[in-house]
Amino acid sequence: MKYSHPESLARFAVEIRNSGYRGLAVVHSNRLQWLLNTTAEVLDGNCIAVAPQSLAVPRRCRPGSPGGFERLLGSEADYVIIATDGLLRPNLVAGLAGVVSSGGMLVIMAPPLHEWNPGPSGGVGGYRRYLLSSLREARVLLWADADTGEVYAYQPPRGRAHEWLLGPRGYEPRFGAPRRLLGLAATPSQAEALDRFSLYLDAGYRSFLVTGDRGRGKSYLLGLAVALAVKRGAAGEAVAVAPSPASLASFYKGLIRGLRVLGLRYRIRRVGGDVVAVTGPWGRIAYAAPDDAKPTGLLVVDEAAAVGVARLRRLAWKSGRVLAATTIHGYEGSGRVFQHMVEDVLPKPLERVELREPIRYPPGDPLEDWVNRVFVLKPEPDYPAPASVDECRVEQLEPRSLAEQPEAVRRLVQLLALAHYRTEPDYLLVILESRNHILHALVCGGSLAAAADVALEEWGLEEPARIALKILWLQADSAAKELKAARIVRIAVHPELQRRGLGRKLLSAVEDWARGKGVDIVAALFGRHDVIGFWVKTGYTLFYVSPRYNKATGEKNLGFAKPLTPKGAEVLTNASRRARRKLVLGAHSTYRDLAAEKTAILLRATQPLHDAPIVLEQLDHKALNTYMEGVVELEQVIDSAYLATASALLAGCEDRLDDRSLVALVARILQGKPIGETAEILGASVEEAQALLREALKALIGCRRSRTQRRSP
Ligand SMILES: CC(=O)SCCNC(=O)CCNC(=O)[C@H](O)C(C)(C)COP(=O)(O)OP(=O)(O)OC[C@H]1O[C@@H](n2cnc3c(N)ncnc32)[C@H](O)[C@@H]1OP(=O)(O)O
Ligand SMILES: Nc1ncnc2c1ncn2[C@@H]1O[C@H](COP(=O)(O)OP(=O)(O)OP(=O)(O)O)[C@@H](O)[C@H]1O
Repeated sequence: MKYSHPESLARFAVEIRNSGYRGLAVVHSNRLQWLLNTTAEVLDGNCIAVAPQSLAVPRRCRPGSPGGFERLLGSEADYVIIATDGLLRPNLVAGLAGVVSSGGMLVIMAPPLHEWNPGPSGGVGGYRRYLLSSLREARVLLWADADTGEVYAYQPPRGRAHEWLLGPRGYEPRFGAPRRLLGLAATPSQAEALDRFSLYLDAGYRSFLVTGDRGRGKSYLLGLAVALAVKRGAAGEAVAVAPSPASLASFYKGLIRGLRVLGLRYRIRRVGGDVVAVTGPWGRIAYAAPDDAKPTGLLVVDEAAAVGVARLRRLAWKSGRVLAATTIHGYEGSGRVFQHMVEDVLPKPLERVELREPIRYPPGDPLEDWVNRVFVLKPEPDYPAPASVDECRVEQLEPRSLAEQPEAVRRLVQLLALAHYRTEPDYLLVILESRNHILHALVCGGSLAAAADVALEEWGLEEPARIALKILWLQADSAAKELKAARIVRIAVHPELQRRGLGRKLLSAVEDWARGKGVDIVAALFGRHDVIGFWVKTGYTLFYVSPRYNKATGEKNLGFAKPLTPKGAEVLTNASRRARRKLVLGAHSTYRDLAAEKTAILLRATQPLHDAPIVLEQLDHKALNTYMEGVVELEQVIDSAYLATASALLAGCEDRLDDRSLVALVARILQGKPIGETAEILGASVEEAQALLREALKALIGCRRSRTQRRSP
């Protein structure tokens, strides 16, 4: 078969249209402008074309730029054309594929195959290999060269998506949602979710979370739900938070249709064509950007990932009710890790619903399957764990040869996705193209059990490729500039094999490998506080606690490291002392919102200072003695108690205290929490907490006078 442009492409489009499914076409040519113009002419339907500035998008298609494609994600088109003269970012393909509607096609236009590099310039070329070897996995595909007529692959659609009809398909209400509103649902799971929302309103729940992959009708459902809230008098002055008014288009569509069928009066306010508020005698549903949003009676968050966990927590806790949606699998790459974080921060009681069926195209759609596989949009390990972990070995994987085995790449991404709240498709570029990232795999019985993504850092590299060194430098001194570091970007063990020593085994193999490369220090920066214990148990020292919250995770990022050389040890000791100073002296301000239990754990993971910069006067000793003897209460000598605690904890005296005593001192004296709250944290009565504090201070004061030795990191 010979490819003749544009007729062959037009024929393929008709085949796809008749099937009701969606397909992929990849066409190469030296004449991209001609390819773009002729394609736009023959495709029958609406189109979006994303192209670099050097190409003019034909008038027939809605234009978009590779850097601004996110603006197009709420829309829909029969044909989405991506024209590129080189780079084809995974995020771009995965994101725009979701915009193609049923019976439509994603068309990629690129330079001739032999000269096309879809990866970034300066990369090692692994992504090109990976993408090209993955293309044939598309079940509906036309891949050809328009200049030579050569066809690389032709896989027409098989069968037709007959039974696929939009609607609630016989869903019977169980929880009291009005039938006429349920009739607007596009899928049974959307109808059920709406029905459950009715129960939520009646039961007085605080939060309602809608989860689902892209294009499942989450935003539209939020709109229908808010219409129901209006009907029940529960909306008032509601706020809908999203990155832009355009991204709320589907929400407002659902809201307006819902209000209409419920017979409620409304007025629409638009700015630049986008709806920004719907008002009525019942109140108002207004758009707010994430930075401007204020807590309110009913808070609607259209995409939690766009708002971030920290901001979501702040807004949600002060709002009456929260209605939020989060994309589990989509190009946003939020994933299950993020979903659990969102669930954690939303006020309880919480009702959660999942929308399953796609709306823009039928279930089992070949394009969706291909995008999910190739760009690993379902990043949870779906392969069985090795049956035995007796015979394992660690391998370093070279990106170019790794790229030849697409399945291996996907397993690695699935595993490494566990170590991060968000894994975007672009992460493929990091592991397949970076010169300074090396993947380490722990393979047991031929199967992948654990993996680590390790970046080699040197001062000469551009940021962010030397982020650990930069923080060490800021925390310690210029000696950090002389170091070579290995940063564990991500490390993860198959979920079925965790806590069996494999993480430790892999980490120690990475350290050995790093030693061989002349590395001075191995570091890890992360925002997942549930794994602090792993780093402490494997001998890592804390050298950094971010003063700010990570917007996405809502946690303060931490830095842990282990030195491999004396030079590394010296820098780490200095940086870690700095971290201790900040934790102790900033406990009442910057770090006051860290739980006292966590501050206590982190303190134990830092290095003590030789000479604590706090001197107690004779008067302080006298005051403390009267407190120890029970003559006065802590509150009467709080100034001296603060100086004594800070000074002793700077010097590393916490090793004289058990965990509860340390937590008590941190909460009451360093953080300044009231005694009642301190007692609550300890799970003790106020009297018990007071006694514990007195004993703890007694132990510290003795230590402060005698301590001189230093720990080795
Ligand atoms: C830079 C980053 O990537 S941070 C993110 C880390 N990765 C993740 O969160 C992904 C999900 N988690 C995992 O994949 C794994 O649990 C890892 C990588 C954190 C640890 O690997 P595992 O094989 O489970 O740990 P391993 O069994 O080797 O444990 C070593 C020690 O750490 C302790 N430990 C491990 N995980 C934890 C934890 N979450 N909390 C407290 N202690 C822990 C173990 O008890 C053990 O201590 P012990 O030897 O005194 O008994
Ligand atoms: N019940 C419905 N009736 C009519 N159209 C609907 C309905 N539900 C969703 N849609 C349409 O289906 C498309 C996808 O819905 P929506 O935008 O709500 O999905 P989403 O899950 O928020 O995903 P995405 O992030 O991909 O937009 C939109 O064009 C929306 O207008």
